[in-house]
Order: sequence, then C-alpha cells, then structure tokens
Amino acid sequence: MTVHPAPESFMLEDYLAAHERKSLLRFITCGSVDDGKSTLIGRLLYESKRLFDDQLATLERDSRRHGTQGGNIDFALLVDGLASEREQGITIDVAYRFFSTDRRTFIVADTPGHEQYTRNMATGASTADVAILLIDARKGITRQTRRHALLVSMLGIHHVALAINKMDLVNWSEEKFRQIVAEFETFSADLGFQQVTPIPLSALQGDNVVAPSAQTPWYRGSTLLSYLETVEIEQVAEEKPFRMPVQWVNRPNADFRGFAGLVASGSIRPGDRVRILPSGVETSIARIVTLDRDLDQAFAGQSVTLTLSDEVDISRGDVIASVERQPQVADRIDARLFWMATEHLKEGDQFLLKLGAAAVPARVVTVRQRIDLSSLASVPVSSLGANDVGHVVLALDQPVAFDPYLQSRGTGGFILIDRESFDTVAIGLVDGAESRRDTGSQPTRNDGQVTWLKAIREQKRRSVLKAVSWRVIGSVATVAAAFLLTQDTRLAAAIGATEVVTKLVLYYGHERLWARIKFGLSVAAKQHGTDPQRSGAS
Ligand SMILES: Nc1nc2c(ncn2[C@@H]2O[C@H](COP(=O)(O)OP(=O)(O)OP(=O)(O)O)[C@@H](O)[C@H]2O)c(=O)[nH]1
Repeated sequence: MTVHPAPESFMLEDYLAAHERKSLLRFITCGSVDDGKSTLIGRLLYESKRLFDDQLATLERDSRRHGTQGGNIDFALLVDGLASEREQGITIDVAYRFFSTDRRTFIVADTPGHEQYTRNMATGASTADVAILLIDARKGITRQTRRHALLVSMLGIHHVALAINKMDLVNWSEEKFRQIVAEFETFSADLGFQQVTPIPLSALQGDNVVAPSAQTPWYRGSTLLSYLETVEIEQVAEEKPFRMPVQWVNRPNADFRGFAGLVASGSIRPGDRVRILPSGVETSIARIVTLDRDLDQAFAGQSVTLTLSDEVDISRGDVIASVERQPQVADRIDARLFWMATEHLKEGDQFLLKLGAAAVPARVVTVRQRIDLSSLASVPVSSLGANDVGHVVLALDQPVAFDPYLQSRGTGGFILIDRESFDTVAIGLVDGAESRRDTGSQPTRNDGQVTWLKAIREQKRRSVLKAVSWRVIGSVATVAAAFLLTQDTRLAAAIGATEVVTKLVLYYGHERLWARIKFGLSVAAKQHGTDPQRSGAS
C-alpha cells in the first residue's frame, strides 16, 4: 500500500523552505522631526498585512484614545510604542521592527528626527543596507536632511530611497517633487550613493507606500514597498578576509584555552593559518567550538570559541586574522568623527577608544577639518561642535589592529567614550594609519575629500564595474545562444539590443534613464567646453 503524506505537511515544508530562502534587508528611516517616519513604518507594517489581530485591536483602541487622526487609525502609534515617547511627542530611542513579505524579510530601525538625537540615527545606520531619507514635501531639503545624507554616506550605505512625504499637502505637485529631487541630486552627487530612488508619498493616506497612487499619474516608478523588496544589495561578492576580535579568553581548566568572539568578517576552518594582531604571531586554528558541537567552518555573524594549535599569548581586544590579508596595526590613526557631545572637541582632548573588543586611551592630536553641510567642502578647523562631522588624527596609548571602515564595518568602526562620565561622545570610522605626509603641515582644503570621498568613489566605481561586467556577460551569452539556435545574425543582434535596453530600463526605470542620459550629455558637453584642464590635456 502506498502511503501519501498529508498535503498540509507538504505545504508547511514549502512554506518554511520559501521563507528560509528569503533575503533579509536592513533599512533605516531618517528625517527631521514630524516628517512622518513613524507613520510611514506603521503604514508599511499595517499594509503588508503582518499584524496580528490583537495588535490591530490595540492599534484601533489606542488610535481612539491617544491618536492624532480624529478617530482614524494613527499608524505612528504602532511604532512609537513607548508611553514616554508619546508624552514628549518624540521617539526616544532606536526602535528595531521586524516584518516580512512574500519576497523578503525586513529589519527597520526607526530613529527620532530631532537634531539632538542624530546619534541614534547614526547608530541605526551603522548596520543598515538601505536608508529611507524622509522629506516633508512642504519643507524640502533641510539642514537635517543634508546631515543625515552625509552620515548615511559616511557609514557606507550605498542605496537611498528619497521618500518625499506629505505630497497630499502640496497638492500632489509634480513640479515640487522634481524640484526637491533635483536639489538632492546636486547636493549628493559627491556622496557616492550607488542609487538614489525618489518616491512621492503620503504615509498618512498610503499613497505609493504599498499600492501605486491614483494621485500621482505622472509618477511611474515603484512603490516604496516594491522598492524595498527588489533593491539589489551587493551580497558578499568577494570573499572578505577573516577577522575575529577576541572578546574573552575562556580558560575553564588547565586543558582548555579558547578565544571567544564574534566573527566580524570572512570565514574560518580548522587548519587555517591565522595571525594574531597586534603581536603578529602566526599560528593555526585547531578547533571551532560552540555550545552544541565543534564546527567545520564558521562565518561572519557567528559567535564561536577558537582554539589554536600553539600556545600563544592572546588577550581581550586582540584580533585573529587571516594570514593572507591582514589588518593594519598602528598607534596613530586618521579617522572621520561624528561628534555628538555638546562641548567642543579640541586638540589634546582625551578619551577611551573602543574598537572591536579593544579599549585603549586615546588623545586627539589634530582636528584637521570639518565637513561643511551645505557644500560638503572640507573646511580647516581646530575644533568640532555638536553634530559636526570632521577629520581628526588620534594617538592611541598602544597599537591596535583595524581595517579602513570602507573595507570592513566590523573592524573599522569605533566609538569615543568620555573618561569621566562614560558617555559615548563620538562615532568614528578609521580611514587608515596616520598619513605622515601631512604631519606638521597645514591641512589643505581638500584633504578630507582626498582620503574619504575619493575612496568612496573608487569603491563605487569597482562595484559598478562588477555589476556591469556580469550584465555584459549575460547579454553576450544570450546573443551567442540566439545565434547558435537561429543562425540569424540580425535576429541575434536584435535580441541582444532588446536585452541591453531592458536591463537598463529595469535598473533605472525609463524616466530616470532618460534623465540620466540627458544629464550625462549635458555634463559631457559642459566639461568638453569649459574645463580648461581637460581640454588642455586632450
Ligand atoms: N498630511 C499628512 N500628514 C502626515 C503624513 N505623514 C505623517 N503625517 C503627520 O505628521 C505628524 C508626524 O508624524 P510622525 O510619523 O509621528 O513623525 P516622525 O517623523 O515619526 O516624528 P518623530 O518621531 O517626532 O521624529 C503626524 O501628525 C502625522 O499624522 C502625510 O503623508 N500627510
């Protein structure tokens, strides 16, 4: 007799398998006070139908009791769950929410809009893949939008959705929308974003959030949710080198000595050669131990205990790294800082620097420049004020191992802690060991852009090159297959041309593609005609 498994079990397995395969997207919403972040996230959660009945009932009850929408659902209440937030009228922490659709799962960081809480926004952004920059259509680009865009770029987020909200309050004006988009594109041209996707929205009324809006017939781009579901985030295209900062030396008895920590990047197997930094001693991995069992391989994001084949002196804060591609080790570093305290940061100030698992006393040797929020120029200064972003040189009491932040978030980001109050006063990103060439000389106006924006541009160029190469290989393969099957050169060429145009339209959307072509042509014409250096060189 044949036994057929119950259809439900098949469905359950299919369901679980489908959900396991879904990719995860972490995003952050940033905007000024009252731009509508909480309303937008609440609307996304509500419309993606991921609320339980009891959550819905509570939302409806709270909307009647505390809501600002005259009896209608106040979506902000879904997100601003803390009572004290509502009392003060602001969100007071980074609230992480989890939701999922059939195509992807999402973790969203909702952070307060007020300038004094920019630190929360920076914290949320440090783990995000995509940023939604929210703009109130009535106010347009504000100083806080510029600051958020700068921080988002500085923290290595390449994909931005420019969510122009409250379009209902500007009569769904296409002109207003285009004006804001143009202003943002001009401002952000040097910030190295791979993709800026502008979307006209009303978070309150739900337009273009999940379903396309009838109010914006002039907009044919994606809704916010479909953008989030389809935005292509670079997966770990190239294998990153192994890094594990040691958090704890585990020595329960004389027979066992393991080094516990979170794998910050790359992967590791027993037998792999590793170097311990800053000491530089080389050894190999004996075992990868976890609570349940030993592993054959550990990956970034896993917490493990490593044992080594040699007796090596290792303490908390050291980094275990692959021998082939090692981190740098230095006691003076060039860094970008987002300064968050109210008092000014000055040369000579002393802090505790926490990088990975290492904590070392640090002194500010030089404050090189501040990034001007309007022009993004690096302005020479000798101190940084609250919420400034600038470049500094730090001297550490002892050498630490690190990677430039643009290469590795896990081993390139740090915080500065006040040694008396223990407050976190700055978020820092390592650019590299101090570039001695500048020591003693006056910083020039463009130093910062050389070290940072140039690196971002170079990284962007490489990832665009990689994406283009794969698309070109795909198109060539399609044309070759078409030719082999039909032996018709014209037909194969036509298929190839259609394929290229389709890929470009899919990537940009036809409106943006056309706008880009026009923009590219105008820049080319301008550079050819007016840039004396270029015309001289050519
Ligand atoms: N007309 C209109 N009002 C909106 C829209 N989106 C949000 N609002 C209103 O704007 C106000 C602020 O919205 P919130 O979602 O609380 O704003 P927020 O950005 O989270 O504010 P903070 O948490 O204080 O930073 C509320 O009264 C919302 O109802 C919109 O698209 N149109």
